Amino acid sequence: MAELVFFSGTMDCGKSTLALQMDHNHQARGRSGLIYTKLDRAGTDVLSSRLGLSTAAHEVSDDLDFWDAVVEQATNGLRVDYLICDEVQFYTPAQVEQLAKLVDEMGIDVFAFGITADFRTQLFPGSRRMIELADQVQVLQVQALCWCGRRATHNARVVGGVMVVEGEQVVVGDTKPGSEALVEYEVLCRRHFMRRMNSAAARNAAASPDVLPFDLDVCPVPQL
Ligand SMILES: Nc1ncnc2c1ncn2[C@@H]1O[C@H](COP(=O)(O)OP(=O)(O)O)[C@@H](O)[C@H]1O
Ligand SMILES: Cc1cn([C@H]2C[C@H](O)[C@@H](COP(=O)(O)O)O2)c(=O)[nH]c1=O
Repeated sequence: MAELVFFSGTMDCGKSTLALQMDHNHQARGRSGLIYTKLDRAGTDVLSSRLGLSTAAHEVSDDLDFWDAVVEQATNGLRVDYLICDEVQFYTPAQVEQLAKLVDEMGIDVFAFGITADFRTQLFPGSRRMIELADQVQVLQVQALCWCGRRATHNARVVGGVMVVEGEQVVVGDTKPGSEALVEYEVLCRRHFMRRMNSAAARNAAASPDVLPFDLDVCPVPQL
């Protein structure tokens, strides 16, 4: 039975890597799939993983209709057994509905990958619809970690070293510390997200004479 599965997790937890692995495993067993992504950090028409692997992919634009796209492939004689859909948080809710329809009406497996919430902890519209419609929502087993060592559950946006909670929902960026980009991201545990304490803020606080000692027990100095 075909399924709509949403693999979710924070940034940098291995979603794109898993997407590539799933495509590889299904292909290896003779299944035929289509790969989609949107706004991958590596550019257009590519699905990339921080592990260094990447593959060609169809870029999803807001006006793409997945149903029409798959029908067109089938009309051209291409068998479609499954779809790999990365960065699904950026898809429109209507596109997520089209994916569900492909599962139900055409028996095509859809494996979708994405973050659920933005830097303000608000669900992306595409992810919300995925959670509402998916047969399964799987949280990735590989855990990204907060600087304190706890499991990271939130994606913080950092501008000039400072965590921000206002701005455009969509700004493509990476979690690599010290990059030249104006906007970067850092995954944090909820406690440190709520305190707006990213690793740079924690380092500054640890160096400040104003910080009470018990705070340092809860927030060890980040070793980054
Ligand atoms: N140099 C490395 N050695 C081993 N694993 C790495 C390395 N760089 C990145 N990774 C792994 O890749 C993961 C990020 O993979 P990626 O698929 O790009 O994440 P996502 O799509 O969820 O943002 C990291 O959590 C880490 O497990
Ligand atoms: C939190 C957050 C993230 N983004 C962007 C940043 C990246 O380009 C992608 C996530 O990619 P990953 O493969 O999961 O690392 O989403 C954004 O636009 N807005 C946000 O709030």
